[in-house]
Amino acid sequence: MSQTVQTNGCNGKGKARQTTEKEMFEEFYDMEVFRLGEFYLKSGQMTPIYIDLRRLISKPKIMRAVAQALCDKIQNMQLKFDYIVGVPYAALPLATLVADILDIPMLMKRKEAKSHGTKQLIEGVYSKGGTVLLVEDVVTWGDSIKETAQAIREEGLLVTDSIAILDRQQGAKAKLEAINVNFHSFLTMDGILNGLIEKEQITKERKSEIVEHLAKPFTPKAN
Ligand SMILES: O=P(O)(O)OC[C@H]1O[C@H](OP(=O)(O)OP(=O)(O)O)[C@H](O)[C@@H]1O
Repeated sequence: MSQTVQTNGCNGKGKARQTTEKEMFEEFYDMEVFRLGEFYLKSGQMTPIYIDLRRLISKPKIMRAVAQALCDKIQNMQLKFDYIVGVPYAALPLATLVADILDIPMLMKRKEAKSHGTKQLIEGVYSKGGTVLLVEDVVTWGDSIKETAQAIREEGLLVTDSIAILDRQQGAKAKLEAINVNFHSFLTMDGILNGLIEKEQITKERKSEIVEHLAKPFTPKAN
């Protein structure tokens, strides 16, 4: 049932030049997406760098270019899937654009089922046995993707791949592979920190300190 996405440049309008990691970094840098300081993640972990990708919703053209870049990567990897699901909630606008560009149906997974209406946790029209591609904005521990994949699998759907704009490189890839979900990302924390060195926002020594901090053992708080 699953189809390989086969479009010409993903947008059906001819093969356009694909956005590079450096170009995306530059756009995000100009948008002040990279915040240095003391921030706390969903897990409760303190981080000296916060990647504020929520700012993308204020820049529709850039959001669209980011979605296109993910589509190009999806096409280059020849991923096979029947539905797209954004990991709630921040990734929903991005997933919607990806679904639109690829012309693939979208499903929506709620964080909590409603007690009224259809009471469904997964919204949209689907056939059991179909394959879902998960779309995420930023991934830290991978718990949000894992939770979403599990809920989708409980509905009789399959999840083989997930894709995010950014991997904070804190162990999500291995964690997701352990539950048979391949994980792909466009940007990595390493690439961002190198970009911030080039911009003279941090030194090489500060990069090492940040990497060391993020690699420290940490037990995420229970959801
Ligand atoms: O890999 P993880 O450790 O799970 O962390 C990443 C998740 O954290 C953020 O969402 P958040 O939980 O803040 O919720 P929101 O999307 O509803 O804002 C982000 O948008 C990811 O979904």
